[in-house]
This record gives sequence, C-alpha cells and structure tokens, in this order.
Amino acid sequence: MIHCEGLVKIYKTDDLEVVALQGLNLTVNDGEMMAIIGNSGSGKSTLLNILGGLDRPSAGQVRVGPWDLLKVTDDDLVKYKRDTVGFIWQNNARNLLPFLTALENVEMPMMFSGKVDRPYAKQLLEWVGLKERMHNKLTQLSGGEQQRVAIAISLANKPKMLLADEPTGSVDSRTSDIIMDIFRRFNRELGLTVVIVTHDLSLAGKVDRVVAIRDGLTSTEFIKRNPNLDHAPSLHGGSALDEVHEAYVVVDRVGRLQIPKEFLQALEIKDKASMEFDGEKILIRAPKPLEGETA
Ligand SMILES: Nc1ncnc2c1ncn2[C@@H]1O[C@H](COP(=O)(O)OP(=O)(O)OP(=O)(O)O)[C@@H](O)[C@H]1O
Repeated sequence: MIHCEGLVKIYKTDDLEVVALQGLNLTVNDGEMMAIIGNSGSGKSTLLNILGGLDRPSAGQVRVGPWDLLKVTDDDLVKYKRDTVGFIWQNNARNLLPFLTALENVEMPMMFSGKVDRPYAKQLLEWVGLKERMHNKLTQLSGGEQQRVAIAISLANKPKMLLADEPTGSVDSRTSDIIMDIFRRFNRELGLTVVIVTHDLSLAGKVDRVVAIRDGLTSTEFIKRNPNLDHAPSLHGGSALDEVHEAYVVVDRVGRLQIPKEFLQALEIKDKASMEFDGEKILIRAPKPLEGETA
C-alpha cells in the first residue's frame, strides 16, 4: 500500500533549511495496522502529512497504492485526499464543525464528493458507538465522543487507508482503548490499512508492527511475536514494546543502518568505527588507536 524509498523533506524558511526526512524508507502492506513512534522533531508528522497529501516531498520515492505522491498533479492530489486517505488529528477541531450535529458532520465530506449516503453515515456513527448521540450538536459531546465523530468523518468517503496523528493524545486511557478497538475493528472488518503516529508506547501492543523514526530515518522495527495477541500485558510498568515485540534494526537497500546515539557515546565513537565479521556476528567497535597515537 505504502512504499517510501529515500524520502527527503526539506523545509526552507528565510535563511534556514531544516531536513525533516533524510532519505527515509518505509513499506506498509495492504490491510496492515501499524504505528510510527519517535521523539519530538524526529519527522513523524512530516511523514504523515506527506502520506496524507497535505505536504509535498522534496525528493525520493513515495507511492501509495497506484499514486506517485512526488509526481501527482494538484488536481489529482485533491482526488487522492478525498478518496484514498482518511486523516485524524489529535486536535480534532481541525475537521469538525461545532454548530452541526454529529450526523451532519459525517455527511459533510460526502457532500464535497457529491454523494451523500445517509444510511452509511449513520452506520459509521453506530460503529464508533454514537448511535444515540448522532443528532447532538458537536458542542454537546465530550472530547472523546468528538474524537469518535472525527473517526467516522475520516471514513465517510470509504478511504483505503487511515492516517492518525496522535489520535489518543488528548483523551483518557479508557477512551484511548475504545479508539484503538475501533481502529482494529475497521482494520479487520473493512480491510482498512491503519497508520498511527504516537508518542504513547502503550499503544504499541495493539498494532502489528511499530517503526521507530530517529532524525528523519527509520531506525528500528518492532514486530509482534504473536500477531493474534491484541493487548499488551504491560501492567507492571514495563515497556509494552519489549514484552510483545521483537526489535530489529532497519538496514536499507545499500546496507546502511543507524547506530543509536547512546551506543556511540558509550563507546566514544565519533566519525568512524571498526567493524569485524566473525562468521556469525558483526562487531562494531571504537577504532583502535593507530601507532604513535595516544588512546
Ligand atoms: N513547516 C515547517 N517549517 C520548518 N520546519 C519544520 C516545519 N514542520 C516541521 N519542521 C521541522 O522538521 C522537523 C520534524 O518535524 P515533525 O513535526 O515532523 O516532527 P515530529 O516527530 O512529528 O515531532 P512532534 O512529535 O513534536 O510532533 C523538526 O525539526 C521541525 O522543527
């Protein structure tokens, strides 16, 4: 469904250039439910905005289904945003109209694409657990309920893929569980591909795969050991990621990988390292001091 290779995004402001994505690789399969994690500023939202057609990449490849998002025309991008992708933000005020009812809000994107399907709008609100509240104005709903309306809206045009940027960032843990269960249901029952950007490691146990982004590059992948297990048993404060996922370092097509900063600092590796292959393992060490050099 999603294929990014060597994806680069550079933001130019007056006299400053920020390289937000530095040649990122990522593949997401059709029907997968996965999460992207990373520290603040690592490039998560930049990636999601590019995948959602809200921002243009600077270089590299990015394809979603049949769409090439580097080359797509502005007109086609409008179609892409309307038909292929649903988007959910942490701050749902961006796609909700407070003076309309929940049902009218869900019908709004249908109206823009010229085909209002009221039974389907009602069905969506029922699926997100708001059957009894669909005729309430948005101002009469709680933050968590509004977030569920936002999910229904994002699916109004039957997209193939759902992109969610910190979808549980401003709700309590019970509502967060409800939202993740809704995503899982849509993923299983409608075959929707779901990509979630989050800081929250406790969500990790509820997705099939987690990809960590560091400094604009995919660095580590965590793949669920038992894909049938939905909930992470992280009751004793341990990281859900470690408990249910196997961690892998991402190696790109030409063999590059990212060594975590803390490892480099611990070994005082700066601009080079020595590497050895012993037939089984690859060992990376601080370079031995050359003759005449002091250690
Ligand atoms: N419109 C912009 N103009 C200039 N720089 C930007 C712009 N948007 C993002 N950046 C920069 O690009 C880098 C990546 O930002 P991004 O928002 O993608 O990170 P993030 O991982 O989503 O962070 P957070 O978790 O804090 O939302 C940061 O250094 C940020 O300052």
